[in-house]
Amino acid sequence: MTYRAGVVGAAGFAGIELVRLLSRHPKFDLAAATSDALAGTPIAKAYPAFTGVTDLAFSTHEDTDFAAFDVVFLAVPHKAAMGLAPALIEAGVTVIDLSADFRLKDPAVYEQWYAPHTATDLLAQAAFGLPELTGDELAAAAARRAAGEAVLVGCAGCYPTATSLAAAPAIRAGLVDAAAPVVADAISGVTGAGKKATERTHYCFANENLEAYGVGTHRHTPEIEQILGLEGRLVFTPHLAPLNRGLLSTVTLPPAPGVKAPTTEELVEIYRDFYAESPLVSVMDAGVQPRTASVAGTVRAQVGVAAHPTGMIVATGAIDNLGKGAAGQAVQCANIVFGMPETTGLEEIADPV
Ligand SMILES: NC(=O)C1=CN([C@@H]2O[C@H](COP(=O)(O)OP(=O)(O)OC[C@H]3O[C@@H](n4cnc5c(N)ncnc54)[C@H](OP(=O)(O)O)[C@@H]3O)[C@@H](O)[C@H]2O)C=CC1
Ligand SMILES: CC(=O)N[C@@H](CCC(=O)OP(=O)(O)O)C(=O)O
Repeated sequence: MTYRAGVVGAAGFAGIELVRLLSRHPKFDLAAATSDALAGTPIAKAYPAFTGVTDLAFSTHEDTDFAAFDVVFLAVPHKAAMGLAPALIEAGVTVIDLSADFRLKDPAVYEQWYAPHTATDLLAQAAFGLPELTGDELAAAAARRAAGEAVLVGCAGCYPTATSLAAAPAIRAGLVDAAAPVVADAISGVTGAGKKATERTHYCFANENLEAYGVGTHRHTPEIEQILGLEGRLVFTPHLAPLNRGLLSTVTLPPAPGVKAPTTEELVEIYRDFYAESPLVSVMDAGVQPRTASVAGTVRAQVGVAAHPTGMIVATGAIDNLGKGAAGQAVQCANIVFGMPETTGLEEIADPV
């Protein structure tokens, strides 16, 4: 059995990565890909990598009838997704949203960081899509879908994914001070900013440059705090790096008072136990650090952890912002919701050199 799948916003960076993954997925049959700007244009004309792969052309999102679809992936900007999701759910179509619109559980927090939420009923029933950390929510959504309900998944953002995968095992093991700040310094490739170039992401400004941005104000702060239970204690600083794909987050975690400090080897063992059932997350050996190049083009994540001489725990997560940080994670969530092994169609390994 195959499932009819569509992508809205398919000409954007996350959307076209979804097209790439769905084009060779054994169970999702890509039947529509929308781009208002490129409607009528064959995907292979706009993105020559698809020459010989698909004859599908982009359609406008308004003229595409998704009523007979099993699943639609929304790869549109935040605020647009919450306008599109209700009609799809109403039509019985499961929605996997890549935007921030269905991530923050509290609509007041969404309003503080984005805008007033216009689909709070759906927000209340959305599953948070970060399978390694919210497996229960996705399993519940899978059960509801199997019973005939259309379900909604709000996939985690790129910085929150890398940061949370790095920090969660130490926090959930009770190794981190529950009253002190946690510092996350993260670096993203330029595709993280989407297809439309701005002054910050224009080649001439971004190339040969490293720069922090959104210091103390970045909208992923409440999302990471929600996942990790940090309530106002996260010092999150994102940086832009001259990479196409890749995101690295280094998290410095203060030790819990009164708890014997684990060695790096002990931390690695704790992390390996934590991710024992997570085929897409690899915990590096002691002394080995995650590399963005080693996960580029894949849905894999690498996590490293070390005991610092100060007593701090330093944990690092590397992902491809378009892979585990966006489209790949969305397909992973869809696999789970449709009752398939989570790695279905996602077994790619990175270019080794
Ligand atoms: N880039 C990344 O690394 C990550 C992105 N995301 C999220 O994925 C989503 C897409 O991001 P990204 O691909 O980077 O963005 P892009 O700007 O590259 O692409 C967005 C696409 O959505 C289409 N679009 C814009 N507004 C609407 C609308 N109102 N209705 C329908 N389609 C619309 C666009 O135009 P058109 O239809 O004309 O082609 C465009 O092709 C965002 O919510 C982003 O936050 C999440 C994690 C990481
Ligand atoms: C490099 C860069 O600009 N990155 C984007 C985040 C990436 C993204 O699309 O955000 P979501 O994960 O919330 O969807 C930013 O800082 O706003």
